[in-house]
Amino acid sequence: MGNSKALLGFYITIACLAFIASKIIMSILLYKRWKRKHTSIQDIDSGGKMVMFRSTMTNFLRSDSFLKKTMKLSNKDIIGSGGYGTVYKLSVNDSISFAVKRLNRGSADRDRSFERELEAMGDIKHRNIVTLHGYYTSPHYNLLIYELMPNGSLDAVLHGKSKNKVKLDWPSRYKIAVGAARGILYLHQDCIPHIIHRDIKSSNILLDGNMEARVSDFGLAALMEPENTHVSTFVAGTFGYLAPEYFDTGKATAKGDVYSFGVVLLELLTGRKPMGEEFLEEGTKLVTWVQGVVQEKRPEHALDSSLDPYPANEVNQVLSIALLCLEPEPSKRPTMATVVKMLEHIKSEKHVSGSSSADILPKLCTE
Ligand SMILES: Nc1ncnc2c1ncn2[C@@H]1O[C@H](COP(=O)(O)OP(=O)(O)OP(=O)(O)O)[C@@H](O)[C@H]1O
Repeated sequence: MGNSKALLGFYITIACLAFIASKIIMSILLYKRWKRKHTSIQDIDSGGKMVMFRSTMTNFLRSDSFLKKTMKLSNKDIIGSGGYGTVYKLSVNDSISFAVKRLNRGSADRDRSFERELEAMGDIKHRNIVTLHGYYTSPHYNLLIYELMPNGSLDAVLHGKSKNKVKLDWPSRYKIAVGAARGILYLHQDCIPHIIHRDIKSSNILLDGNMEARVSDFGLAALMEPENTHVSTFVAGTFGYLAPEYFDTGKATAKGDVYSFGVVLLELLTGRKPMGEEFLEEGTKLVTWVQGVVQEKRPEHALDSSLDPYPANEVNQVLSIALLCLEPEPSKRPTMATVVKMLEHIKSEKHVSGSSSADILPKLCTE
């Protein structure tokens, strides 16, 4: 009896030791993995911490001099500002630059989940998404370090705020529409957990050196929620882009992103702002105005005159897709997967004999 008790005690001790050892090994492995993926540096002076995700862009950076450069950013480096803070250009050398977004709230009122969110955002890599390269947290403010998009935002290019204004012809607009749709689809479908952007708009669609669309600010609305509760009732989003149901429910959904994307498509087609002054004077907005013009069977009246000449077939199909995205009833809107298929089909159909967009649009929309 005494022997079996001692044996049981022995086994329990072994099991406990094995459990503790496995926990220690797991922690070491996780730390090693984290170290492989990140460079972290403490800023003694400000009590802040900078974390850079390792990549071909950041591998060669000397973290201490990069941190110094970041701390020296000033008003002359500002390239934009928005609801969450100010964006600065940080040039490391002639060929490498970053966009640094300073968030006005500091980490004093945040917990470790804020950093976990940022690390998850750093794992998101897609050709149509702006890469997050790192972050800096301190008690008074936080910095997000992004890939710099040399051609600025779609909003600036379309609505004339861009310094190096580029004329957007139809092929460029179509390419931006498809790229942005693929980026949003990636967030909705391929990210685990799935990400609802909540603030799709032309100023959050940035343009890289090849005028390829890159979706930015993903995950930021949730990150900036008071107490970061992830209950999607915080009013995020921008008037003119918000789906009608959002005003009743306050709930962010993937179909809400589809609606906002529909507004961006209208901006690409019409060259007008969602809440342009011309609409406000008449008590309307871009979406209602375009829907009215289409009902009156004169859609060409809505199109951007600077598009002329344009391939009417392609433009009409993109307009049809935009109107589907803007259906007031969320269940009637297509998913982003369907939107991407429909947009891609516009170009591919030329090579597919016997099918027309008239066939594909209704078919895809019933999915
Ligand atoms: N990665 C980037 N590369 C180049 N320019 C950028 C980058 N991120 C932001 N910008 C510029 O800074 C501007 C402000 O960006 P920000 O995301 O802070 O605000 P916003 O999208 O205009 O508005 P909101 O904060 O309400 O979403 C953008 O319109 C864009 O011109």
